[in-house]
Order: sequence, then structure tokens, then C-alpha cells
Amino acid sequence: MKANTGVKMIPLQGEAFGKPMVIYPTLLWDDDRAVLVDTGMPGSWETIRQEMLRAGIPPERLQAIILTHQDLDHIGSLPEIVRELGGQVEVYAHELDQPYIEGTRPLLKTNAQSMAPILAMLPEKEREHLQWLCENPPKAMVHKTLADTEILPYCGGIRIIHTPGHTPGHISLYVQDSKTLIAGDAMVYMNEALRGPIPQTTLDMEMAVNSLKKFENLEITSIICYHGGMCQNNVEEQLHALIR
Ligand SMILES: O=c1ccn([C@@H]2O[C@H](COP(=O)(O)O)[C@@H](O)[C@H]2O)c(=O)[nH]1
Repeated sequence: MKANTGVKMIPLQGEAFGKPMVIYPTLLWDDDRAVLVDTGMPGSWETIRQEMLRAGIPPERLQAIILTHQDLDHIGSLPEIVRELGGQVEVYAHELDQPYIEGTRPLLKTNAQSMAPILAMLPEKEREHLQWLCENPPKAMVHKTLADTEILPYCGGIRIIHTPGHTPGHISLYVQDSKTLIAGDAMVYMNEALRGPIPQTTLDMEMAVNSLKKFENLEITSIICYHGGMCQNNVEEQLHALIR
């Protein structure tokens, strides 16, 4: 029997890096399990938990967290979720971002040196907070690393697509049942238009643009961008216009 599967974005609103920001972790579920893709900034677990309850998915059903990459706004609430749910949750990420998420290497972007221009512009309280996060970044163990083309057996099958560029271990996810592409930061959705990676925060633009070719042969009905949310208008046309 086919499982009942679902996809729901969890909008998280707040202030980050000196500006207002809305970001979109995604909740996936089937009959008995739920999966969270990315965890928001530190302190977001309570909002995510409430949104899960509103969707009728008890947090105890959460069995996996998939991190699209190491950036602070994606891994921020990982420690608090793992602390609360403990051993029931398996954490997944690509091996190239694993050491940063586990804290054995400093985060590639959210460190005092890279953040210096932003830190200098912030009011004192926010500066102290971001400085503290740079020195004490969230970290947690990655239980399983993910490789390109692998299919995770949750929610009707989640295909892993390695899309390096924004970070070396950036992954996107293709949810087979609903034909939804969870693009992480490989693309953004702004003013009802799908756009490529943002140069300001992408470590290797050439690689990031090249990674978009991996979406070329997918049948896609919706794309969820972490920045901008869900794109459902002329999805394949918009996507093909970005692929060079
Ligand atoms: O203006 C900014 C915003 C963010 N950063 C750093 O880049 C990463 C990724 O940011 P995204 O907005 O998710 O692409 C973030 O964790 C910050 O460390 C930046 O340098 N400048």
C-alpha cells in the first residue's frame, strides 16, 4: 500500500546578519515518519515544533534531519533539536560539509574573519551576539553522510543531488512522490522569479551555476528555495532558462 506523504514549508521570520530574513526549512512525512530539511537559525526549534503540531505531525515522529549544507541559518537549531529528541533522530549531510557541522573545522562563512564587514556595521548588542555565534557555532554529530544519486527511503523516496558551489557539500533533494525539488541555496525565489545562486554568499559561483545542470532531466512541479519559498509558476521553463 502506498504511504500518505506530505510536504510543508515552515516559514521562519527573524533578523539575521543585520537584516530581516524569512527562511524556509521543509517538513516531509509519510504514514509513520517525519523528516526535517534544515533547522533555521539558533532558537528556531520551538516555532518548528509548533508548526509540526499545526500540521498534525507530532514532533516525536521526527526521525531524520537532512542538512542541505553547513551555513548558520541551516544548522542553527540542530543542537537544540538533537538535545530534545535525542537518539530518535538521525542527522544526514554530505561528507564535504560534515566536519564543519560537527565543529572539527570552523564554519566556512560564519567565522569572525569572514563576518568582519557585517559585524562592523551591526549595533553593539547584535554585534556581540553574532560574534558569540562565530566563536561558539552550533554543532552536532552527523550520523550518516549522503552521496550524489543516493535515494533515502523516507516519504516515498528522497533523491540526493550533490550541488556544490554555495558550499562544497551543498546538496539539493528531489522528493519523488510530489516531484518537489528542495533546492536549499542552489537557487533563490524573488518577486515570483526563480534565480540562480547569490554571488554574495556563494563560495564558488562557477561551480554553483554548473551544479544547476543536475536538475535538467528531473520532472518537477514545485521548487522550494530556502530563501524565497515555493515556486510553482512555469517551473521547468524558469529552471531551463537558468541552466547554461
Ligand atoms: O549578508 C550576508 C548574509 C549571510 N552571510 C553569510 O553567508 C551564509 C549564508 O547565507 P545565506 O543567506 O543563507 O545564503 C550565512 O550563514 C552567513 O555566514 C554573509 O556573509 N553575508
